[in-house]
Amino acid sequence: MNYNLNIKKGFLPNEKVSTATTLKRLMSLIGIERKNLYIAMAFIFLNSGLSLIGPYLMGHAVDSFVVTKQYDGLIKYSIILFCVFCAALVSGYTQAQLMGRVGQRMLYNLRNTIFGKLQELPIDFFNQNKAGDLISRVNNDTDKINQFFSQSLVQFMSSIFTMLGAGIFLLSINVELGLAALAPAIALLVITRSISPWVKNRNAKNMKSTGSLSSEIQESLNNFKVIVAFNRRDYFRKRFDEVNKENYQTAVKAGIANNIFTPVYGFSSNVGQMVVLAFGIYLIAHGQFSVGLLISFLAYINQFYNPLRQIAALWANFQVALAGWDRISQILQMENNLTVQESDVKEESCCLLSFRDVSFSYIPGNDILKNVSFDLERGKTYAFVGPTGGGKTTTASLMARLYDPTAGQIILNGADIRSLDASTRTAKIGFILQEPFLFTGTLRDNILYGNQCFIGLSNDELMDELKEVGLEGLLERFDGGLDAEIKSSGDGISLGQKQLIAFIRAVLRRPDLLILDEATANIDTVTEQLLDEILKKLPKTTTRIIIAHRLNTIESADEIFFINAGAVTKAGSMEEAVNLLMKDKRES
Ligand SMILES: Nc1ncnc2c1ncn2[C@@H]1O[C@H](COP(=O)(O)OP(=O)(O)OP(=O)(O)O)[C@@H](O)[C@H]1O
Repeated sequence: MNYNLNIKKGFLPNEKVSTATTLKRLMSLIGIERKNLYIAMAFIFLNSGLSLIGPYLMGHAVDSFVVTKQYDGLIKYSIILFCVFCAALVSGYTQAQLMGRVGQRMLYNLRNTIFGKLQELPIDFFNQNKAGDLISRVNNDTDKINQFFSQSLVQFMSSIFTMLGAGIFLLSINVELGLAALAPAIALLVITRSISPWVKNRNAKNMKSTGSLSSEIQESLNNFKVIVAFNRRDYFRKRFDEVNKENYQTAVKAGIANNIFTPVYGFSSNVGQMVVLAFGIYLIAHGQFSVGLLISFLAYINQFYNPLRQIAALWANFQVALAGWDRISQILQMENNLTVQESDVKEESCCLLSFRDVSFSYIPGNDILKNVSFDLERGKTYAFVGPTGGGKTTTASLMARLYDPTAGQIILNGADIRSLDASTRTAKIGFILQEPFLFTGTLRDNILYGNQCFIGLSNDELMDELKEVGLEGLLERFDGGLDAEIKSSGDGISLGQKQLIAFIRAVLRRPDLLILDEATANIDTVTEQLLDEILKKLPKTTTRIIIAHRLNTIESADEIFFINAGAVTKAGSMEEAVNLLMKDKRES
């Protein structure tokens, strides 16, 4: 399945999705903060209304009291105006507080949702997308949306309300003058509509290159030891410089696009004001307009065009947020294709696991396994051997349903593996990967990872459990025993020790099927014998699969399978397996 975010059809960065659709999707994430958003909107509305009353009152005061020299009403109007300003202050503060909270809550929800989605997606998704780019989407792109919601949206909404209100006042004072004042704004609307997709696209390109930059940093930091060992610092510096340069260039282009609104809006505001002033003076000269009304009118023109200038800057922020949201919704719309499916297979069998005509390919048309069939009985030990890249890990991954076969069926415990839910399936399988996964914490934390049923045990009780499966001897390889500190990167402990932790973790759960993929490649022979003893102590029904290149590791196997060129064949004895390997080497 195609999970590549950068080439997935229907999710291209420059794909046209209407602003209304994008906003609708975005609003669905506000969740419980929706109520606060509406309250904040009401305050924004109130605040804009209050700031609109001011000029009207002032114009009225000039015409009623100043022009007619009746100053007694002025004090009353001043008090009313002061109260209006105080109410505007309170509503302004409340709206900012509420919107700040909505923005933060939205960021929190958005990051949780996107991280939750990442947890749901299959391994194929992570094979096809770079971790650095995903991190950038979770961190950087969500923050762009938050910035818009918590900082810009308040100004955006209040600017729109103020503008609309001022527009209504302008038209109601004098229709002709009002229309003349609003004409440049209509031209602006058309311009904005036509250049917005271009602005959004430039921002999307910039975010994509920020993702590439993040991937580059992640890759070089992960491989720093190799970079130093091979003295390839210059090579990585050059690679970084290239991606950094691309990021710089896309940022400059996005900046140019974002800044285009401000001067254009400024220009049309000035034209609007000029038109009103000229036309207004003309009307006064012909006795069709009063000075007080012109003062109110000019104030409303300001109230109309100042927010419009602000919207110019905010509109750019809005396009950045929309571009970020597009990149995030690409992930949110991904579906895990490894769903639990109905199955009519229900059989009693001595086999724990069977492959029936299984084919598999990572890339369509390039089969790694072709029509493979074999059975694994309960309680037996199997060895998978074969040349590098022959398909051993792939076969084991299919057993743990890390991928689904492209054709055929895998039967686990008499049921199609696709019909088992994740917890039932994983409880039956212990998988030790070639590269063990560790996280920051103690040895105990790392052992209990995936063994939830032991979490409530004290260290002594856990030791008893470990003794029961013969694992306690392995703890001696760690200073501090169960409390030994482990770092996520595994720095500070050897590769062999990492493999021991993975071994303890997988064996402690006493799985029905234990898969060891090169799990002892870095372990000394004495410890390896100890591991052999532990494996023998596992319940009689546990089936073991050992994938190994070292032939001594597979000596104890009941049966050996040779995996290469899409086929899985029974090798019978160890001698036969060695012959097959030698033959394969000669042929290649
Ligand atoms: N994620 C992937 N995407 C595309 N091809 C892959 C992927 N993982 C493995 N392959 C390819 O599938 C083939 C089988 O790989 P696999 O890891 O199963 O071999 P293996 O026998 O376990 O090798 P080794 O002994 O080196 O561990 C190889 O040609 C490999 O390049």
